Amino acid sequence: MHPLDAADPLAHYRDRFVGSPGLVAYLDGNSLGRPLTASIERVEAFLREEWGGRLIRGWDEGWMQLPLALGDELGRVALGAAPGQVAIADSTTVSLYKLIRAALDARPGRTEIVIDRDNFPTDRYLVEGIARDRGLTVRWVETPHDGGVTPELVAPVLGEQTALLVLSSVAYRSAWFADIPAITALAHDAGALVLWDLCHSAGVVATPLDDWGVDLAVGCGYKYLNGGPGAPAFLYVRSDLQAELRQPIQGWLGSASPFEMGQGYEPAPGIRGFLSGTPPMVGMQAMRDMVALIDEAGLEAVRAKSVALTEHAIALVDDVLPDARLASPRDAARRGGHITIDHPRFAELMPRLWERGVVPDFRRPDGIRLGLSPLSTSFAELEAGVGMIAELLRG
Ligand SMILES: Cc1ncc(COP(=O)(O)O)c(C=O)c1O
Ligand SMILES: Nc1c(O)cccc1C(=O)C[C@H](N)C(=O)O
Repeated sequence: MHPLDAADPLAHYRDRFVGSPGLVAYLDGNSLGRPLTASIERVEAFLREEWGGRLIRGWDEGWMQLPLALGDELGRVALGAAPGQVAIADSTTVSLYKLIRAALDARPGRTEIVIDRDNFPTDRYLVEGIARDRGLTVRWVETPHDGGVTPELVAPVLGEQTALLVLSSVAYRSAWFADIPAITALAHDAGALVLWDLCHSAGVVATPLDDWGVDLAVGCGYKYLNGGPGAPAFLYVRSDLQAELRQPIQGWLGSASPFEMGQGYEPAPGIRGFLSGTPPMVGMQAMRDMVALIDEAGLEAVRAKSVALTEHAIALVDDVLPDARLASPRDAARRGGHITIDHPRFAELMPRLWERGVVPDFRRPDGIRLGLSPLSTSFAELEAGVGMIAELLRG
């Protein structure tokens, strides 16, 4: 056993994940987390006993509560959110759309939305589309290739016209971990709201949302929360904003009394008013197991291992890939759970890495992204993966 794995108090959790035949190194847990074996059993039991056994009665027997119950659990375990502020329902994209629109309506008369140039495409495209529809201006924060949003970069683009900032906690490419409390405070000083995209931090980096005064947040369910491909996302709306904000997809399941089937939409009070249509029950099952596993291991321990993994990854790159350029922060405090390294030959390497069972991600123009999900990734696996990249580059 690799000495770092032998010394790792979380190493044994790796056995709880489903094995993949022929896999040498899975280095993409921040794009799609691996399934837990417990989830196979849970999904099967759900199909047999709850769906098959209870049929439509299931909605009255707990399903209707699951988006908020699991949201509360996720909030407690990973987001520092008190109950009643997190719901699990739509995709990240749809959740972002709902909260961007709701936030803009809460700042009438203001004409600008702020977003950074390297934010994930869905965030940028949504902001551009909504700005176009409403005649608003997009103000861009220009971020460095190996960094991300800082208070210094954000401050000059804020002003009395700023309605909303849409930013990522951890940048999907560089892994830059933003100073969320400082940037949120800056936005509030300008009278604006902030929406944080937590896709690349949820389940791996603590973001105590209540303590940091965050207004709004969304995040993926299928990355470090291991909900499976297409699992629903979560959204967070701070409790004191819930009555003021109106989300635009006025579906019946976000209404105050769906089964009255009445005329006219009246939102349900609280976070339930941010739901729209029927919540995806099967899609939420696997995430329940991962939230429970993070709770068991403790988010602090998960983050400690994540830092150890990314530190080791950087040391390995420095050692065996001297021609590659690190496009992520060297300061662990400003880094999320992955690193990106750039090299002009990385694009051509990708198919050969996959053939050999080494599965990182490729991010344009020439970056290999190593996503290191702490409970399912070993140090030995990381070394094997980086070693294979070095070997193929030499060949
Ligand atoms: C930062 C970030 N935001 C949003 C998304 C998009 O989410 P979805 O495709 O689930 O709507 C992703 C990944 O796909 C992401 O990495
Ligand atoms: N959601 C994805 C998909 O449907 C296919 C392939 C990749 C993804 C991803 O999640 C990409 C990921 N958000 C990223 O940061 O690159």
